[in-house]
Amino acid sequence: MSKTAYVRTKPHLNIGTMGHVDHGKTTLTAAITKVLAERGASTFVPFDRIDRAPEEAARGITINIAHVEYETDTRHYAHVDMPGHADYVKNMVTGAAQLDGAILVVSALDGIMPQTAEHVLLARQVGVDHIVVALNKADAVDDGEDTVLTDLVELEVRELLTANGYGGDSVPVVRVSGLKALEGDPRWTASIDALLDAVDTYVPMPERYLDAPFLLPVENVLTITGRGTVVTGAIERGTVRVGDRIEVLGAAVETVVTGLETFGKPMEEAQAGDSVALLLRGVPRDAVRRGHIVAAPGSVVPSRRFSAQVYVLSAREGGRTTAVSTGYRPQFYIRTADVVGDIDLGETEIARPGDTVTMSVELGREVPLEPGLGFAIREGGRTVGAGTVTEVG
Ligand SMILES: Nc1nc2c(ncn2[C@@H]2O[C@H](COP(=O)(O)OP(=O)(O)OP(=O)(O)O)[C@@H](O)[C@H]2O)c(=O)[nH]1
Ligand SMILES: [Mg+2]
Repeated sequence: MSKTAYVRTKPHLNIGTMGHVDHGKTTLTAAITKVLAERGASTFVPFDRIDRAPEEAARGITINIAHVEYETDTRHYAHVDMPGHADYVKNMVTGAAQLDGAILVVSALDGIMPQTAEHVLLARQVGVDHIVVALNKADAVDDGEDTVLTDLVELEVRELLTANGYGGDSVPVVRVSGLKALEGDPRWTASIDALLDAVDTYVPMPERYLDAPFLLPVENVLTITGRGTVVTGAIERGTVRVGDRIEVLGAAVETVVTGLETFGKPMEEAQAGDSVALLLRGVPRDAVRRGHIVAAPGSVVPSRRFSAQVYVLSAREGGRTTAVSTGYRPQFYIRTADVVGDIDLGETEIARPGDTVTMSVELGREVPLEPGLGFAIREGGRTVGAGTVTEVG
């Protein structure tokens, strides 16, 4: 193999686009790669490559999140483009769990829509601390009175962010056109530069837990013919090197890492925050699944019971119209795992849409849990709650 090794020259951050269906997330993602490719350090990824991850087309595996990489002058980014449709929110949840910052895409033509609000809420819940707003399609509302409308949309977005604890007054809101930038219109490629500058300066470099034992939630599993089984995902904490022993929780497998790559480039050592593919020795393809955890052997003890604080989404946010009560059995989306769980609301007994409640949960199987871990609760294709683990056991 003569692949060029990954060289870590700049700090690495994970970022992503989120927002309502059709507001232009994928177009903007393509535009960002195009503008940066012209600056020199990145590769242009066209719209149809992002909208359809090759694995998805070729293998029929549901990936639903496309990863691209790019570099600004000061940073290396892995960017996930999150689908807007409500059915795919679970992917946003699991992808967002690893985001250091997000670009909220809001169409200046349409303003805030239900999934805009839902995504902001979920981002808060899974611990995304910094959002930059791309007020997209600004080309289509460019003249005269229409800037008044755009000003109103901006105001509305800032209010939404403030209501969700993001300090909407200080969040950068950049008027862009992904579509016109993709077409090479200089006015709008400049808008993408401005957006990237806002991301570079507003989203701080997060603290990485490099000294903690290695942990990676499995996002996807692939087979490389003749080489073996590969798991992919973003490293939550610690570091990993080729030759390290690891265990796969959920699969009860202990083995050795025999290969390590990021975006197709081999690396010697990967660290917290990196999106990687790990080649595992002697592991059958069907032994490992999305939702399993790869970790340093013996470093985590999975559990089934926990207490949590949970916000029950209102109908306006895409949630339920009726209350939930003890005995309710929805799906819990924890890291990349999707596990059924029984809830016990104790003396509160019922939780109405819009309420924040404490609950005890007993999961259908053990997963690694810890206080502060965010999760989503889903039922029949929609998100009904967003919570944080307060106590394990
Ligand atoms: N006028 C204008 N149209 C745009 C712009 N960006 C995207 N569009 C159009 O809006 C539509 C949706 O764009 P996408 O990029 O697919 O939107 P998305 O948010 O990724 O959509 P989903 O992934 O389905 O949620 C397409 O027809 C785009 O051409 C823009 O800046 N200006
Ligand atoms: Mg899209």
